[in-house]
Amino acid sequence: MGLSELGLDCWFEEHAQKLCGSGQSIARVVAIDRGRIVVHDGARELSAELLGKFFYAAESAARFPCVGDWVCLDHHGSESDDPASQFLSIHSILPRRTLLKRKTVGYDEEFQILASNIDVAFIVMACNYDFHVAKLERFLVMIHEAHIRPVLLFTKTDLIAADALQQLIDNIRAAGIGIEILCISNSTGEGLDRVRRFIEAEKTYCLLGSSGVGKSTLMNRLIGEETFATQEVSESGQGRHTTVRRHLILLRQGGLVVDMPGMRELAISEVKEGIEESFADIIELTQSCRFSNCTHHSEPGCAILAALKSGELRSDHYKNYLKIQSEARHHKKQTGYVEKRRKGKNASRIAPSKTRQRKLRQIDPEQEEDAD
Ligand SMILES: Nc1nc2c(ncn2[C@@H]2O[C@H](COP(=O)(O)OP(=O)(O)OP(=O)(O)O)[C@@H](O)[C@H]2O)c(=O)[nH]1
Ligand SMILES: [Zn+2]
Repeated sequence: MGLSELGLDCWFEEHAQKLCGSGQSIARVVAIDRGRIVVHDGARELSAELLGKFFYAAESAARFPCVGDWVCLDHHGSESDDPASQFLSIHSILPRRTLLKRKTVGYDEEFQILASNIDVAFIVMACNYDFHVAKLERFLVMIHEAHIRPVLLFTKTDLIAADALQQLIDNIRAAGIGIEILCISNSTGEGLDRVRRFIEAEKTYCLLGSSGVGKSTLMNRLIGEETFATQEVSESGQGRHTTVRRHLILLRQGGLVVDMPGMRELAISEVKEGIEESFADIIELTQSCRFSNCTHHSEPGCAILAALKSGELRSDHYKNYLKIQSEARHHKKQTGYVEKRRKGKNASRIAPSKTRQRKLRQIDPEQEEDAD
């Protein structure tokens, strides 16, 4: 196996040539486990340390390595040593092509970095209970914002009738969402072949979705062995949070997949671009309003009001747009506040061990925060 199977392409290679010095090597971060960074060098998994400079310099979680990152490694120890017995430290992180993040709950850090350099995000939803157009739109905003290609993956098709499933798909299309949709049952295996064919070698995928929708079961199916713990759920098919993981797995068929723990809530952060892409139909309509500063409440010649009246624009789609927009505005205000506080606080550059502990939690939030 080589680095290209892990997803290394010319783009990363060019950056690596600029960033990595002699004696350094490149590897991909495949997991973060209690502050220990697990990297893959194309031959095997190794453990690498984060040295002090990251803790002194890093003001934002985005400056720490995350799963999916390409990094330059320093090797400490004699050159003849086997890399497995050398001490490895992370020298630098290569620029990220994509970065998936969400707002954190609790800490004053604004973002939790989920993963980087993802090509395709599977939004995993159980079709028998988990699906709402509004929820799908939230995922779409977050994924578009990260410049990642979204694909909807309906699981548990064995638990609903075919026409009910078709109705869900019709609702998605009626809401103007053209996303690619794959339907599977982890129980009967139906549709899994299509997912396997969809996954290309050297590309990186992630599984996003609420707890219990079948992400780890799907992962097991793809890997072909029972690596992740899955848990029996209630008869309604609704799951509970079960697993803690976030490990980038190289499939035997080629392609890399990272499974995210369930996410109960999706906070909307800086999502301007994502909103524009997910609600392109609404943005386009607003451009036809007679007044450029139209508030779409009562103005004459308002294209939004007209489209709502004629049914061309669905009111739940529009309401969801307004809700996400107001959350984004609210978050922007909060971010400004956190920034100001941080600037005041950072007068001291000494990172005592407690701060270091807290920063470690930020790069490995599963230690403390139930990611769901
Ligand atoms: N009937 C049916 N059950 C499924 C399907 N996929 C998963 N399940 C069951 O749903 C439960 C939850 O599945 P998991 O794979 O653990 O769910 P998850 O999305 O990984 O959940 P978290 O680990 O909490 O993020 C398990 O009991 C699975 O056996 C499916 O396609 N059909
Ligand atoms: Zn208007």
